[in-house]
Order: sequence, then C-alpha cells, then structure tokens
Amino acid sequence: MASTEGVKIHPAVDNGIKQGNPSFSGGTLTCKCATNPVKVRIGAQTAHNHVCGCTKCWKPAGAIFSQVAVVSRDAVEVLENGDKLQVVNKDAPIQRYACKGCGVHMYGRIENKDHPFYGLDFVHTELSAEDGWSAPEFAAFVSSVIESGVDPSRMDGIRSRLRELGLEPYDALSPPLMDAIATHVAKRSGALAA
Ligand SMILES: N[C@@H](CCC(=O)N[C@@H](CS)C(=O)NCC(=O)O)C(=O)O
Ligand SMILES: [Zn+2]
Ligand SMILES: [Zn+2]
Repeated sequence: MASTEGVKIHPAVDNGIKQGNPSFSGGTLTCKCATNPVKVRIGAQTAHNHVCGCTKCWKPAGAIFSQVAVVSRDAVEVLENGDKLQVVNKDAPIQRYACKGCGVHMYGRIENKDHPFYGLDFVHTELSAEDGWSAPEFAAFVSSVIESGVDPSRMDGIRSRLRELGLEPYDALSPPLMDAIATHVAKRSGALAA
C-alpha cells in the first residue's frame, strides 16, 4: 500500500470523520465574506455526503477535494445577502450559486426536470457552524483531481488515504448512485418498466 503520510484530502476529513447525528434537522450555511455574508438556511439533514475530486465543485483553499452533500431543494432558503449570488455556469447540469465576494458556492441546483437528481440541491455543510450533518461516505471523481493539477504519481497515496479514512474511492459516483442514474435513464428510454 502506498504511503499515506501527509496526504491531505479536505479539512473536514483529514483528522478523521465526524459521525452525523440522525436526529439533526438542519442549520445555516454562511459564506466567507467578512462583511455582509450570504446566509442560506438548510432546513433538513443532508444525504449522500461525499468528497468530490471534480474541477467544478467548490473546495476550500488548499484542499484537493470538495465535500458535498444533497438535500431537497424545498429545504434550501436564502436568508441574507442573496443579491451577492451568481450562477457559475448556467449551462452546467448543476447550477452552482457562488458568492461574488468570496467565491464560495452556497448551493447547486438542477433545473432540468429530466435529470436523475432533479429535486436535490448540492451543499457544502462545512459552511455551517452546527454539528450533526451527515458524514461523508465515499470519494467521487477521484481521478479528476489530476485535472486540477495533482501529479498522477500521487494517486496511489491519495486512494490509499481515502480508503484509510473509510471513503472508498470511485472515479465517478458510488455504485448505488450510478445504478440510480442508470435506472432513471432506462425507465425514460423504456428499457425498464417505469
Ligand atoms: N472530470 C470532470 C468531471 C466533472 C463532473 O462530471 N462532475 C460531476 C460531479 S460534481 C457532475 O455531476 N457534474 C455536473 C455539473 O458540474 O454540473 C471535471 O473534473 O471537471
Ligand atoms: Zn461571500
Ligand atoms: Zn464535483
């Protein structure tokens, strides 16, 4: 097994993973602006929390992975300074609302009703001071960290560290989520009964 010494993934997992609290029911995300921060209320526990190595998801300074979870879009409400939000890329399946001041992504929303994950918003629970959010369960889009400039020679150490943390590494999403996407596609095409 490759050495995992000094391999940093994301501050929320680098010192071990904090377990979630099943009775936790939400909190408030705050961007990193010193004045007039954007505040977004999440009125429910999150699901499918994971670390993501893709280039599109927001990462705190120095991290090579993002930490991102989903929650019903009905549970997401902009509380303060929503005028500072702008969509990063209107053409992406996930429309990420970023703060114009600090660059933090406050939530990502899917507007395409045919998308397998329509109805779910993507959020970074590390932006909240509350404890109890669902814990990260796996690592997605791991090979994609190379696209951000990580040297390919580091991948063995990165995958070993993820496994050591209990975050099984995948180069897309986890098998249950990939199966859910394929099932949705098959039902739409008629390959499976709806
Ligand atoms: N290799 C690509 C993968 C990007 C990607 O497919 N990201 C996934 C996980 S967040 C996705 O669902 N993207 C949809 C989107 O960005 O809207 C990259 O790193 O940019
Ligand atoms: Zn901000
Ligand atoms: Zn991502």
